[in-house]
Amino acid sequence: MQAPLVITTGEPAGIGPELVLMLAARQAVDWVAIGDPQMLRDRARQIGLAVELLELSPGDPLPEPCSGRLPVWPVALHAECWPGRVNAANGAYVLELLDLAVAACLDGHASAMVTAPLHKGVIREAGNDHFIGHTEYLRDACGVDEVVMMLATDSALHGQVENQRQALRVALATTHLPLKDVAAAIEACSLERVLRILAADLQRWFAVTAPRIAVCGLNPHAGEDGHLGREEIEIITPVLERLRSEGMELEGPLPADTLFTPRHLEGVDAVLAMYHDQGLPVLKYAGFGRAANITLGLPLIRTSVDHGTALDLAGSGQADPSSLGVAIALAADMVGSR
Ligand SMILES: NC(=O)c1ccc[n+]([C@@H]2O[C@H](COP(=O)([O-])OP(=O)(O)OC[C@H]3O[C@@H](n4cnc5c(N)ncnc54)[C@H](O)[C@@H]3O)[C@@H](O)[C@H]2O)c1
Ligand SMILES: N[C@H](C(=O)O)[C@H](O)COP(=O)(O)O
Repeated sequence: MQAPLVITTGEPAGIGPELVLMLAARQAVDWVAIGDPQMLRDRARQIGLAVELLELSPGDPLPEPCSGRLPVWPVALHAECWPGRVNAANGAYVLELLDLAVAACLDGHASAMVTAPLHKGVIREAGNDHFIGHTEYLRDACGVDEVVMMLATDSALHGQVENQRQALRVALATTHLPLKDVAAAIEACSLERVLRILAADLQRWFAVTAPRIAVCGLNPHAGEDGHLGREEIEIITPVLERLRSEGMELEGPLPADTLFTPRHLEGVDAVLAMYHDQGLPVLKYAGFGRAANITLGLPLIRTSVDHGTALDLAGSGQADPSSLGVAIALAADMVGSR
């Protein structure tokens, strides 16, 4: 019997719980949510969904899927919760959801984990000063040195490339850090590790036999021959040359403003952006709501939504669950190809 996929319901005051409930109301689900059952029942009532919760423990078999029923591994909230109003007292609860999912993936009680959004600031306010995001938390929880955040639009995931502008995979050389710290974080050894993980996981999970990766420069016009910054000359180009000599297909460093145009993206399997807001606005413009976030380089399968906690929509029932659906479908595909 295949272990189920698990979905962490994320920040309880955000839209994560209701997105999970919306999917369970619409379709027969063959996965398990992790979260507080009473909070999920309350949220279902608030948004007018009839969803019955079935409380299970890791290792319990899943019943026959049926729409309107949500299997749940229970984890209790630490404090009361109202949609749209974050409470740092529940920060530890959000991390407990992740810890249970990681343990289950590593001990075989889960086949993969999909994460609904959490609120990074609230986890920090709860006293976890070193918390950065799911990506970095999972890296540390799994004891690996480097992971890579990659977001991909649905059309790039499933090979239905109808429009080159919308079929995109964008990976990041650096993840969640203040813009003022980005340049110092572009280091040869981590850039090399990121490119190796990206190429290996494109082969492993996305059936790309010889990945072609386009690499952005850090500075405007890729540094303008050193007149607008020297990271391209001193760090990025030497790394790319070294990896090319091993046979990797790498382009760049290219000016990021024109890299994301159909001509430059033709035949490119993934773009490596140097920082969060160099790459993700383009990806989200191309496919917000139809994209998923994948953490590459982990010893487990983790996918996530392409959006955050949307506190402005929480409890309204107006949030779009499509990206969660894409993230679940992708995780299931990855489990199938493992
Ligand atoms: N995977 C994750 O855990 C994840 C991803 C991104 C952001 N975040 C966190 O979420 C919090 C809020 O971040 P933000 O405000 O930058 O981004 P956000 O994605 O929460 O919201 C940005 C805008 O998009 C809208 N939106 C988001 N998801 C939507 C959906 N499913 N349907 C319809 N509209 C939607 C929101 O209403 C808002 O107008 C932050 O703490 C951030 O770190 C978490
Ligand atoms: N960078 C992601 C995005 O903008 O969608 C997001 O913040 C999620 O990051 P984690 O999965 O590491 O929490």
